Amino acid sequence: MKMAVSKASPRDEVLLEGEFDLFPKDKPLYKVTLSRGGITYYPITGSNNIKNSKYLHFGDIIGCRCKKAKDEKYQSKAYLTIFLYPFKKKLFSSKLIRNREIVTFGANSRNKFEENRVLVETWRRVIMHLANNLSVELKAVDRCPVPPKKNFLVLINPHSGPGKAMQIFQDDVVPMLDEAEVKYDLIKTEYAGHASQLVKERNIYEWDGIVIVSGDGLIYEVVNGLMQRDDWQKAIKVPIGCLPGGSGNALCCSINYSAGESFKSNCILHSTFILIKHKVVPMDLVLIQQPDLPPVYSFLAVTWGLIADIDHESEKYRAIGEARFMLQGLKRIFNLRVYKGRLSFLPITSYLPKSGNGTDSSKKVSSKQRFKRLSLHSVGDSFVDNSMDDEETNLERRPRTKSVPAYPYQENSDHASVSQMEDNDLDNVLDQDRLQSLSLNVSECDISTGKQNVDLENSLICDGKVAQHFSSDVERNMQKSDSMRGYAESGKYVDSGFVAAKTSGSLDSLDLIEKLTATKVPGKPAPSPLLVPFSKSVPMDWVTVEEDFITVCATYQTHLNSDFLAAPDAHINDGIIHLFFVRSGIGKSELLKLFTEMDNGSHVDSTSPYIEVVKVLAFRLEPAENQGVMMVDGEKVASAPVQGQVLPGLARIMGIH
Ligand SMILES: Nc1ncnc2c1ncn2[C@@H]1O[C@H](COP(=O)(O)OP(=O)(O)OP(=O)(O)O)[C@@H](O)[C@H]1O
Repeated sequence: MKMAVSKASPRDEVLLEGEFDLFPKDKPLYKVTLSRGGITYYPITGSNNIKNSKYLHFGDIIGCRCKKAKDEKYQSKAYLTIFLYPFKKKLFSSKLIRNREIVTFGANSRNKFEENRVLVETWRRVIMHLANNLSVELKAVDRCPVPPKKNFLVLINPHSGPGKAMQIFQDDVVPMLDEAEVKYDLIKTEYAGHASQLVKERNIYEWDGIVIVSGDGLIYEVVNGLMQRDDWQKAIKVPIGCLPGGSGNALCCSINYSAGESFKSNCILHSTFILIKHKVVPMDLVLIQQPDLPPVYSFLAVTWGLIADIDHESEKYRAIGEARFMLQGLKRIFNLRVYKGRLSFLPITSYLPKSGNGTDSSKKVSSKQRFKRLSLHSVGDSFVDNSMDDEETNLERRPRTKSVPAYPYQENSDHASVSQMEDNDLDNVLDQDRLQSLSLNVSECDISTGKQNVDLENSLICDGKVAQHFSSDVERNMQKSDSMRGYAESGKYVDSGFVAAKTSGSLDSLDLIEKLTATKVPGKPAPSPLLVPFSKSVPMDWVTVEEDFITVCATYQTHLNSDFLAAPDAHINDGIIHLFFVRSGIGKSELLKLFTEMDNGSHVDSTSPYIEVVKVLAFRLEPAENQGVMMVDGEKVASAPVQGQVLPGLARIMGIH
């Protein structure tokens, strides 16, 4: 072994060099170079062999071991076995999926096994450090310590999905965890609510994270169990990892999607890979309230109408896995129900309902009449031409780019890095200076309408064009949004976390963040400064839509299952609730088209006047006559009014950004 001194770019800096053979052959010898980015090797014989060099990327490596030869002939030889999962093109497809590879180098340059073992052990330690994103100093490369081993609490719901979670874990996950030397304590849940009780009562801090092998139901239990602890502010920062054992596995799909890992092909392998290589990523939660019920914390979605029905009614087909959604979806589309209700929301930018293109004018007007923007002021009214619709709609769409975390992550994702973030992280969610000017006095809103949704004075219809009262606040927001849009397009602003708050004109950011962090009273739930009691009308700068709906879906993750890319431009910690609703009147063929578009997320670009997509910070949904099933994260809740507000970046998940 020779220590290298040459320096190139930081990733190319060579830390170790050596000559090894490549198992199972003992010839030729290979020149092997370990740089910060990966390992390069090529056969030493002949000329121009450097052209035939191969490269093992540390981003693909999950573990490595030192081994001794079984064969007497090679008793002095020490082996270095590297486990890696590089992307390969899937057979008969252009898709890239990870495949297991093992590369074993043999070291026999020293006379004694112990000497060769010490040599490959140095390599192993450096490889494990770099594969785990830990830093290695060139000067101290020989003294590189063994990196700490991760230790997880694994919770398995043996009944989730087709009932194979335990088998999946043992057959597919355990071998990879062994390769990566990840330790775990396994608990099989025995009843619904068991996981919730466990995380509420146990000392969860003895583990580096909680890994859930199930569908979204067990994740919901864990999140809510953590939030019920007296020390919820600390507990909710314990990283949660998830492996797909259920039928929907929405969070797994969303995490894999944001990490650029496959979820349609071999989701288990890719999710396990993320678990092993994870960085701790903040995740938005949404505080959900229903009248006379304790609050719950949602990580996925609130659904009502068609989507909720499909989820709920397909439970009986759980054994067929994800196909249950397609089957029930088709059944329900051909037996369409309409749901009366009132949907209110606090949009992140000024909101205009879609124009009535494609519908007859009477429909267009009556539909628009149901939209009201309740303004704080009646002065400065501006008439808004329909031609603005496209522009406004564009404000709501972000080009998809790689997500930039809202938090200054530590490179290392271990527990220590999480606790270091605690003091500052919520401060970092918002650029407080930028938000100082934003204002909403919630108490001002309470004086609002007296009656909800009948204040037609605030909304004028003129020749089929909507004239809305834009308060000076709202106008300011539009200007802000305009400048933000330029910023977004430049790529600097997009995904920088809590986008919503940055563009919102209606959030008292300081209040929100202070209230979220300042609740130190044991057992007290997280505050909800954007919400008012159900007995009161929603604040005045909320938008209310009173309609016959086909479905309403408020989601904060990209996927609701692997075939349902509900919010393509959502990010795990964007601080946004992505609201999607379909009005009644939509034809069955258009609805079918919508469902096929949901596979790739193109439904959000729909020009149909029946389909609306809007980004919000908070919402209230009041079903009329108690109709329709209401689902929170795939769990049925009371068919009653529901309201929610985003709690930006409150939880932690194991992801890769
Ligand atoms: N041992 C158990 N016996 C019965 N129910 C359980 C048990 N463990 C957990 N549960 C409950 O089972 C419900 C469904 O679990 P889960 O979400 O994991 O599976 P799923 O519904 O098949 O998956 P998905 O949500 O992806 O469709 C959850 O509400 C959970 O509380």
